[in-house]
Amino acid sequence: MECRVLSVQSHVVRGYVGNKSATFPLQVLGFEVDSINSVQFSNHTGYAHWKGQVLTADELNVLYEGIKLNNVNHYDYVLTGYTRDTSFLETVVDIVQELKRLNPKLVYVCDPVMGDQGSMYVPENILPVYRDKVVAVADILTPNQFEAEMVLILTDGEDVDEGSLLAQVMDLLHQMGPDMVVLTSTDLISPHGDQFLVALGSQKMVRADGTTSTQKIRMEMPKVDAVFVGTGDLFAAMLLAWTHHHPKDLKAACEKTVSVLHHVIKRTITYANKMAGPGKRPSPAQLELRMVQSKKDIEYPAIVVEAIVL
Ligand SMILES: Nc1ncnc2c1ncn2[C@@H]1O[C@H](COP(=O)(O)OP(=O)(O)O)[C@@H](O)[C@H]1O
Ligand SMILES: Cc1ncc(COP(=O)(O)O)c(CN)c1O
Repeated sequence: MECRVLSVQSHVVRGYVGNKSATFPLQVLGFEVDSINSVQFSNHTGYAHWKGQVLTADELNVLYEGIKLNNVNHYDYVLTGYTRDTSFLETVVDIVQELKRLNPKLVYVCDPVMGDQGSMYVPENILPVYRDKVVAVADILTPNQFEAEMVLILTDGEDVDEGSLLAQVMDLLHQMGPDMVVLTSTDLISPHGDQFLVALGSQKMVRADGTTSTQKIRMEMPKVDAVFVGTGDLFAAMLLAWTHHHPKDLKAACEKTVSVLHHVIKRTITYANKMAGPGKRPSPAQLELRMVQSKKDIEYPAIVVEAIVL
């Protein structure tokens, strides 16, 4: 049976973020991907220059209307990422709600892309829309630590840099709606040292007697000393794919997701360093993700990152 994803994310002419980062790996893994480009930019916003257009809420409605008129508005998943416009995001919520009415089993995977390391890279007025409207309809949420703190109106990382507190953060996010929460990157220090990046995951489970519990995991990946863009988008797409195959096994889904990320990042940094030359830091263009080259690469990642059940 085909599995169809509606992916509402950015498009870039050059490079790999948003839909350019999510679509191909999902297709390789057998998913049908219908993409709506929330923006069309020359390149991601980490370059010295970027130009392009932003899709308005009205334009989004027109595209959805066309899909609907042809009665092909039936989706198994919705995946959303980079959005700059509040009314656009509100329209996304309306569309998700309508699609959920048509398919009550639809899973909405939301990457609330807002910023990182204490600063926003989209307009600040998008935050209340995520907090008050989007999170409630999301089934899977993939914020980084900064985005999770913003949604919960926590002021800064100082109060929550312990694992147990971040576990509470994930529980608070569960209470707002999503059954699965993955903090894709945190400020936690790994027991293996500061050369590792720590991510956390939590999944709500319903016991046989109807009561709920959560399973929580920690993932540690070797940290590469470079800034990658599009990795959050690839993460959310791969989490969608691997939770589809392991719906009740957070550990397995996250291990496969993170292994793909690690694999792509290793290939990217190797290439970027070669392009930059000895002793030079690679430019944003050189650090564009090296996308998977064969199906085997992402189905059976050579590197397996193991998650720890907490
Ligand atoms: N510098 C890095 N070194 C190693 N892995 C990284 C690095 N940056 C990102 N990643 C990988 O990408 C994933 C997504 O992280 P990140 O890009 O921080 O998400 P977001 O874009 O949502 O902030 C991480 O879980 C990790 O697997
Ligand atoms: C156009 C665009 N799309 C998406 C992203 C998100 O990238 P990431 O996956 O690293 O969060 C960015 C980052 N600024 C961007 O500029």
